[in-house]
Amino acid sequence: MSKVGIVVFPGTNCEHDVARALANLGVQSELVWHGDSDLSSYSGVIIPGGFAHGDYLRPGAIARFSKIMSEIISCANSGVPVLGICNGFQVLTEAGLLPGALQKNSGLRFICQPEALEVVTTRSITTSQLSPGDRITLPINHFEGNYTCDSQTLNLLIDNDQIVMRYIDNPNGSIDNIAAISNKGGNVVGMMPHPERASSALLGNSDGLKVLASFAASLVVGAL
Ligand SMILES: NC(=O)CC[C@H](N)C(=O)O
Repeated sequence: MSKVGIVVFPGTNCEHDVARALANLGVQSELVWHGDSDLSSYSGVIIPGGFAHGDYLRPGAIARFSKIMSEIISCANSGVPVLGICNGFQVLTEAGLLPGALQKNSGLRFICQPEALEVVTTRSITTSQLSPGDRITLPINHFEGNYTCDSQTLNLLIDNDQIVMRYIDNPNGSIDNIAAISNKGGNVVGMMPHPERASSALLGNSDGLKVLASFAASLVVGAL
């Protein structure tokens, strides 16, 4: 049975929420400490949200030097599904697995609120169970969620169908309303919104289940 490795840094705080949401979908997971160096028993990897190393220097800037990162990079390069949620997205850009960077929100305020999103492509590990143009609402919770990149990179993201989700009402100043992107292969995704925080009726919103169910479906080898 496929199992997901959930990577934990000092300061990560969404690992149990992600594990619970996956368990509700029947997906097994285990927490993996950032000092570990073996992800061979997992068919997918999630870097959850939080404040790895207290967001010192820049979010993700220290985490990307962790021992586990070289293993995450080889997973990503061999097609294993790798999902970075919020702080996880920041780690993935710092590690160079996704282009661009997350800078401070344009309003210089921490934002914690539900946000309406539009699904742009289904060619990613987080949207295969949705349709282009679908609208979902997921919570955001960040100070540095303002996605930026140069115009050449933006054109490549558009041309290669790497923009996964856009905000309907851009809350943080992200270029081209970008809320989530993938690598060229679609097996590495970074998203600022938190699907695990919208994964049951008890939480008031289960739109995130479609995102996590897509991720679960991608664990089957060759699904993408
Ligand atoms: N929820 C989170 O993952 C927090 C994200 C991040 N460290 C920020 O505030 O920008």
